[in-house]
Amino acid sequence: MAHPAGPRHADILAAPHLAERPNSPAELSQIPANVYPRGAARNSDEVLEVGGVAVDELAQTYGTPLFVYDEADFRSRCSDMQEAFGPHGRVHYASKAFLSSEVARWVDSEGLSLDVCTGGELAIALRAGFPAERIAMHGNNKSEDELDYALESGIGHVVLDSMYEIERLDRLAGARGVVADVLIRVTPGVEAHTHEFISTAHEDQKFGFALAGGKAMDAVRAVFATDNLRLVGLHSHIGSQIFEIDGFELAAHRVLGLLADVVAEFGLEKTKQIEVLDLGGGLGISYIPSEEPPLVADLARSLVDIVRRESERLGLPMPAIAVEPGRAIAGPAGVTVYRVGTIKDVDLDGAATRRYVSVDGGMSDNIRTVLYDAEYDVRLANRLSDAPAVVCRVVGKHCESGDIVVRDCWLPSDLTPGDLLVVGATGAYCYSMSSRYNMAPRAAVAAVRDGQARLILRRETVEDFLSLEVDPT
Ligand SMILES: Cc1ncc(COP(=O)(O)O)c(C=O)c1O
Ligand SMILES: N[C@@H](CCCC[NH3+])C(=O)O
Repeated sequence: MAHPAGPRHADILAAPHLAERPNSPAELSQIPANVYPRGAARNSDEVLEVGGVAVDELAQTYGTPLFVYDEADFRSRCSDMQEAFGPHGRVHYASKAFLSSEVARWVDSEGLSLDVCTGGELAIALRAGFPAERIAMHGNNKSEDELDYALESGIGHVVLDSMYEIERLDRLAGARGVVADVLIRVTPGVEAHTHEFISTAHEDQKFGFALAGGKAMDAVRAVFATDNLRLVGLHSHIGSQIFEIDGFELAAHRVLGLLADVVAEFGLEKTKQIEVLDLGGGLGISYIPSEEPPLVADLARSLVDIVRRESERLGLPMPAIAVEPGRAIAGPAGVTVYRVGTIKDVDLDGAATRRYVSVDGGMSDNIRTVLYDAEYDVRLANRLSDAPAVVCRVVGKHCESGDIVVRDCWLPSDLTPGDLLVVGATGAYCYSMSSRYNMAPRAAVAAVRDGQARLILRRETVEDFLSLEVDPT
């Protein structure tokens, strides 16, 4: 069925984030370098290639929806981060953004450390042979089993998040006859300018010990009073998808302020065991071409300067600076390939029309649009089109009207069922937050590099679902 660009399509919707109408089909088919993996481009057949592999081949081999990770891109973001922080830096990849054994091996071979926040993430990391001593465990409600698994595995440190946990980990470490290295997660009261659900350092939330009111200092006293915990660092994480460096700077100043209080109460010698300041993750990425996050190098320079200056002032050796990027490493390295299934023009009030393009995934592989009002860039990937652009909404196949992948976008008016759409920057928090809603099997994940593709997570199957069923006895 033909879907011409009827005049009513044009500019119908004053969608707040809809970019200007592309000037030409050529502009509409561009692959914005700041959103897609490094080196993603159209090949001589006009098909989008990632890591040297054409997405139509990938869709043919592995099916859709499909996550595709560009290994070289992922690795280069690891090494850029490491290089930016230099000898003072300890870069932990936040595995919640996306984890599989293969990804853990990339992180390991790039020399980064790894953050996990559940026993499940730890199990994948260990399965991959990730060195336990370079793993840190987070979480506001780690179970006793998870804490004990961390101790049994000999991970580097645990980031403590509550008074209960101080007591629990001390007891569990004592029972194993070990002393566990710990960091205290501090809530520095910095309002990160990001979505409320992903902002984590204002006081009214579940993570960490607030600096305000002395809770963080109470936690320091409590850890110092244990027999089986060794306080080796302070931690703060102010939120995610942050574009302004000043939030990180303010948090660093406040955490260093706590360090000064520790010196005042416990003296210089005792405080010297606090050898790492972990300033968390949170650096933003470009989901759409108009977004430009700060440079990692600028963030690193600024944080290193603050920490150096303040620690000198306190008479302490320069602590290591840990950071925990997840999105900034995995996000731009991944894209999602969908196949268009149906296209429908829906008349709206005011005589406007909205074109709904339904793809074969949706909120089960990308909940971020619905959850955070996240924006994405989407391109027709299997061919070039010289048709004019129309405003579209890319939606999934789930039984939910909010099942939206890209709320407002421009796509060629000759889009047709069977076409492939690629959504950029889906490498972080899409697969890892995926669900089986409507018993949709989780998508497959492929890695591409130097023109070669391989599966790193197979597609879920109905047999996987059935294997969980318990028959009546
Ligand atoms: C403690 C902690 N560290 C690191 C991260 C990773 O954040 P991002 O992916 O925004 O870098 C998160 C998630 O926000 C987190 O909660
Ligand atoms: N899951 C979130 C961010 C929270 C990260 C973990 N604290 C996202 O998709 O943006």
